[in-house]
Amino acid sequence: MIATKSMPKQSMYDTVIKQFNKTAEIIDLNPNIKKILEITNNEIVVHFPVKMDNGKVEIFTGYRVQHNNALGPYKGGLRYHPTVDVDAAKALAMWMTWKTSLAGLPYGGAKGGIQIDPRNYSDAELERITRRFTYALGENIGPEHDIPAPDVNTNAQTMAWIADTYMSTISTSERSQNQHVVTGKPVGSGGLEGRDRATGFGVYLTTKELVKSRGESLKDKTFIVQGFGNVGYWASKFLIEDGAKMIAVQDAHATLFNEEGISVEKLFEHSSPRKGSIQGFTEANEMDPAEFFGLECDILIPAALGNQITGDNAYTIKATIVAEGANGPTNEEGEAILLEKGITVIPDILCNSGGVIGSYFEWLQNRNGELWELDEVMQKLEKKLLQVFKKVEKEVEERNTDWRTAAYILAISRIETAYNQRGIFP
Ligand SMILES: NC(=O)C1=CN([C@@H]2O[C@H](COP(=O)(O)OP(=O)(O)OC[C@H]3O[C@@H](n4cnc5c(N)ncnc54)[C@H](OP(=O)(O)O)[C@@H]3O)[C@@H](O)[C@H]2O)C=CC1
Ligand SMILES: O=C(O)CCC(=O)C(=O)O
Repeated sequence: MIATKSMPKQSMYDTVIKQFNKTAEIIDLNPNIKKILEITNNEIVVHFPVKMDNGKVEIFTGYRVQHNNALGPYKGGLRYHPTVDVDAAKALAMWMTWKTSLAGLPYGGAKGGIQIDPRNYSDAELERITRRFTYALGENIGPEHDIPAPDVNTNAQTMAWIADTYMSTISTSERSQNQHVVTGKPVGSGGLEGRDRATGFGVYLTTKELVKSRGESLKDKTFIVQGFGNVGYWASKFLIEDGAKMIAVQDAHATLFNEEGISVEKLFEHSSPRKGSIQGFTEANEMDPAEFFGLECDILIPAALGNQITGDNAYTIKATIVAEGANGPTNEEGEAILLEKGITVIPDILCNSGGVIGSYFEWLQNRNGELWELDEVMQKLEKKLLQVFKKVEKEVEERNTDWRTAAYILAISRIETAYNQRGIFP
C-alpha cells in the first residue's frame, strides 16, 4: 500500500527494523539468529565535563552503540549533531552491520557521536570535547574491538584527536601500534590517501553502473544533491567529471538552483571558509527548500541526514534514480512510493559503502605498517565496489526484486551463515 500524507512519521530505528523484519521473512532467517540481530549488543552512554573557552564547565553526552560483531570488530562513524541519541545511534549501527557484511569486510557494525551542534563551539573547544569523549569511552573502543570513523560534522582532524588521545592514555606497552583505533585520519598521521573521497566515489560509481546497465551514460544527466559535505561534494565532483550536470544543491542553510549547471569547485571554494555552508553563492538562485526533491532531474542524491524522503514528499520526486549517499535517507513509506513510481533506489548499504571499504584499507595499511599510494587505493576501491555492485545486481535479477531487498538478503544471509558455521545454533 502506498502511504498517504496523514500517516505518522517513522523514526530511523523503525525504518531499519522494518527493513530487517521484511528480509528475515524472505530468507526464513533462523529465529535464534533473528533474536540476536534485532537487538544491539551494547549501548554506551557517557556524560563528561569539558572546560569552555570562557572558563565555565559544560557537560556533554556521547553515545556509542555496538550492534553486532559476528563478522569482526565493530565499525562505524561518529557524528556530532543535535539529533544524535540512542535510537538514532542504534539505527545507524544496524545499518553499519548490514553494510560491512554486504561489502564482505571482516567487521560488525557500530555508530555513535555527541549530541551537539559543533557550530556553537570554537576549534579549541571541539578538540577538548573530542579528547574528553575519547577518554570517557576508554576501552569501549580499540583497534581490534571497535573502530570509529568520520560521519556528519566530524573529519580527519577529529579522528587525529581521537587517535592521539587513545594512544596516549591506553594502558598498553604497544601504544604507538594502536593508530588503527580510528580510520579516516589525516594522511601523514596514518590516514589513507583517498579515504576523503572514498564514500563520494562509491556513490558516483554505483550510479554510473546503474545508468550503464540501462545502456546509457552519465553524459548530460542532471542531478540534484542534498548535503554538500564530504559525501555530497565528492559524489558531485566525480559525477561532473564524468559529464553529468548538477542543477541544484541543498544544505541546512540554503537551497540553490541553476538549470545551466553549478560548478562544484566554485561552490566548494565559496563554502569552505563558511564552515561548509553554501549560502550566499551568487552563481545560482535560492529556491524554496520544500520544492527541492520535486525538481525535474535524472538523479537525486540525498547526502545529508536520515528520514528525508518520506510519505510527505516521495510522490513529488521526478528523478529516475535515487542514490543514497546518506544513511537511511528514505523511510519505508517513502520507498514504497518511489518503487510504485518505478524509481530505482541504490540503497545506502551499497551506495555509500565506499567509505567503510576505504576505512578497511586504512586499517590494513596501519596494521601492516604500510603506506599505499592514491592510484593503488582507488583501483582497489573500484574493484571492490564493482564486485559488490554486481553481486547485488545479480540478486535483483534472480529474485526480481528491488535493490534494497536484494542487498539486505545478501548482507543478512552472510551473517546467518557465520553463526551457523560456528555451530552456535545447531
Ligand atoms: N563521511 C563518510 O565517509 C560517510 C558518510 N555517510 C553518510 O553521508 C551523510 C553525509 O555525511 P558527510 O558528508 O560525512 O557529513 P558532512 O558533515 O560532511 O556534511 C553534511 C551535509 O549535510 C547537510 N545537512 C545537514 N542537515 C541538513 C538538512 N536538514 N537539510 C539539508 N542538508 C543538511 C550539511 O549542511 P550544513 O553544512 O549547512 O550543516 C552538510 O552539507 C550522512 O548521512 C552520513 O552518515 C555514509 C557513509 C560514509
Ligand atoms: O568508515 C567507516 O568506518 C564508517 C563510515 C560510516 O560511518 C558509514 O559508512 O556510515
